Amino acid sequence: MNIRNYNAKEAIVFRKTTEPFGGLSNMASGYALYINEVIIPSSEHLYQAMRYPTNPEIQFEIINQDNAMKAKMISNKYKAQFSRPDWEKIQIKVMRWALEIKLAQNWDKFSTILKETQNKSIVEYATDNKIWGAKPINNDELVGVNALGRLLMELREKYISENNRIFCVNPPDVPALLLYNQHIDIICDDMIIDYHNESLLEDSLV
Ligand SMILES: Nc1nc(O)c(N)c(N[C@@H]2O[C@H](COP(=O)(O)O)[C@@H](O)[C@H]2O)n1
Repeated sequence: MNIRNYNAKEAIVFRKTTEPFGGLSNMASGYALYINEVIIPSSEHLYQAMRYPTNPEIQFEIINQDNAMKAKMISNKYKAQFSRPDWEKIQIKVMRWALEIKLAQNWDKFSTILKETQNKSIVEYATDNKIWGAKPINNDELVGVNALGRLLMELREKYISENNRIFCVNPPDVPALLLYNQHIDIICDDMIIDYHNESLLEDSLV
């Protein structure tokens, strides 16, 4: 992905999870995920766990951290030795997928925040991050790959602008997508589907 420039005054720039658009961050709490009967506290926990498909004990340690920043720190501790070797090639696909699951399983809250970004550029403020965010070069401008912001804009375009509620998420096209030694397949939120079916049934009874 190439480097881009963003006008800081016109973009939605998020940094801390406590800010109004903090829910856009993978570090935000309150956006739990559910995959293969495992509750995963945040998209960051999921993303980091996917680095270690053949090390379920590392995945367990990551997933059981009580906040996302700790999950990232645990992952940092292991990555030099145990990260899957193709991680840099697949990490964007894994992040796109993790964000889709975050949206599918937290539709009301996450779609509302995405809607509130209107059609503005979304930028993760980062001073140290190589690809996920963009850093300020003066008061008006941020520069960086901003991969997270761009994936969020992609998500907004695909599901929010098109008013296209997401119920099921296909796995990314990456080999060995494993959680605790189990393959991860398409993920559908049964409760959401049941609810949707009930509404359809009620509609047909009216
Ligand atoms: N170092 C750091 N501090 C923060 O406050 C952040 N929000 C981030 N960004 C997030 O880090 C995740 C990617 O981690 P890797 O560097 O690929 O291990 C991703 O969720 C970024 O949005 N980083």
